[in-house]
Amino acid sequence: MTTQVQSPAPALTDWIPSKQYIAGQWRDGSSEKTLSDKSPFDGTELMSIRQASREDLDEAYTAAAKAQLQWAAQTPAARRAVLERAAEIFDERRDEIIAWLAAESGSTVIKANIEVDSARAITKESATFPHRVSGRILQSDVPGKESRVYRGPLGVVGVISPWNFPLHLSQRSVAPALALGNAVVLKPASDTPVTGGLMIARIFEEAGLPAGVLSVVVGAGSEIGDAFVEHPVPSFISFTGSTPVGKNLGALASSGPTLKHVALELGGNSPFVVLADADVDQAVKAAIMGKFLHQGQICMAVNRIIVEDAVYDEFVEKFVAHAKTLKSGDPTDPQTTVGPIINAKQLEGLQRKIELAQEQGARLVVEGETNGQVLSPYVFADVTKDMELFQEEIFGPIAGIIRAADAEDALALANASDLGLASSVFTSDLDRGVLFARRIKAGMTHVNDIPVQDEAHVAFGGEKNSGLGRFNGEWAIEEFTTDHTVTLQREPRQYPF
Ligand SMILES: NC(=O)C1=CN([C@@H]2O[C@H](COP(=O)(O)OP(=O)(O)OC[C@H]3O[C@@H](n4cnc5c(N)ncnc54)[C@H](O)[C@@H]3O)[C@@H](O)[C@H]2O)C=CC1
Ligand SMILES: O=C(O)c1ccc(O)c(O)c1
Repeated sequence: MTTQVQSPAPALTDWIPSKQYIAGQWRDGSSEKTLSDKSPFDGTELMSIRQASREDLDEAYTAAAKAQLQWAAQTPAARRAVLERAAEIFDERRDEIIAWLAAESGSTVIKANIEVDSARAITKESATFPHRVSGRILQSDVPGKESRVYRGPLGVVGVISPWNFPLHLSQRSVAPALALGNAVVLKPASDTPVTGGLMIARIFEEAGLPAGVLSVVVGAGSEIGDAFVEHPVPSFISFTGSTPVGKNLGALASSGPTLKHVALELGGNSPFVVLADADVDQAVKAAIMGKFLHQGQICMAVNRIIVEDAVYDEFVEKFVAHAKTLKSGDPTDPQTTVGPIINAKQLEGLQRKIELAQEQGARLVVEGETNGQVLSPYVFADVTKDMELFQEEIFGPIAGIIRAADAEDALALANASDLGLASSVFTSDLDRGVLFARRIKAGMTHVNDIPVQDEAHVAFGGEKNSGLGRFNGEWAIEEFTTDHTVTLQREPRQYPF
């Protein structure tokens, strides 16, 4: 179901307070700093909020530790009911959520609908988790002993999310963690405090989640970031964001005063391989969608289009023709494919990438333009693996097309990155496609489809510097619970001394 953005968009503030959500209370943060939450498309101020301080963060974690005990003790049915109600609220407030995603994150109508569907799906999937957790009873070689392995919640989970799919990338950690009996403190990205956090707080508050089980602290990564990880309460940190920040956070989680588990979902550099026997027309359509959805600001986005020589010229010609038809501009216009870049810093970085690609000799075949925060598509052909456009994550509406001599060369090019999140391969021979896919060093490879894929019951995650751990389904149950082995000695055990 695709929901259009109402015009004018529904009132954006009568549902969500311009406050922190700490220990069940909506209140101002106590930092000196105030965050002005603005639309990336036209700069309209959507909300102004006093940022959270380290003291606010401590209050959130302390309340979470206390509330978690009662929450974990609730029956699975009681926890399932809260998650089911939250999913219903996604349906009831769909228009408002879509409007907020368009206004705050520059999401087009197409992308906002995909995101709401994804966040709702992981909420529904998480509602099944309370009844899916099981332990094990094991026989022992010690006479009279029985060994039991109980699987239960971790305790308090800290979640840090990025600005690109803010609602879903928070919810895919928050919902499983809550469903499995944990409490959560969530820090959204500063560009998306509402869709990345406060909206989720409001949904769970309405769904009946007990006070303190979820807190949302809106604060600068520079002010509370390290403290968020080092605080003694959380036993697990789920981070989604850039590889540099993620690797630093992972180091902090193991070097700080108390050791913590981490789940790191980091950067991507997705290869999109088109083999000589591919359906080129279908491959072009997929490459366009996988490259330009959300202006390319997706960790799974097509980053390197690697085309076997035999079909290279045909692919370039058809890709260029399709790219030129894309509409850039107002994300609330249903016809818009390419909306605004999230902030000036990201836009400047993309403009630098364009300059560097030309300096390094890539052939410009579609020349876009900058209009405010909107960057219309740029396409470069004849990209080589020594170019920055090949080596680095683009995270914008810039496409690079690389020629491969043959299938083996295409595979080598696909694996020529320290990142390994998502990937695609197009071929008319499905068995060949699966064999090729399994030789790509990545967490996920899609045969004859875009690399931007995420189903709530299917493992999601990366290899190499794209992260640690997996999300969704059974993999989320594993991530957000832990084992406690208990043995039972039914008769006195004899010891040698
Ligand atoms: N693998 C995945 O599933 C995803 C990866 N990403 C990656 O994230 C990047 C873009 O998102 P951004 O928000 O710009 O990434 P970022 O790494 O700058 O920020 C991500 C989050 O970390 C917070 N943060 C920043 N410094 C911190 C610190 N010192 N301590 C604690 N938290 C800190 C930010 O406030 C934000 O909430 C891209 O590299 C993209 O590939 C984005 C979405 C999903
Ligand atoms: O990393 C991302 O950008 C991203 C986007 C959408 C998803 O469903 C997801 O799991 C990750």
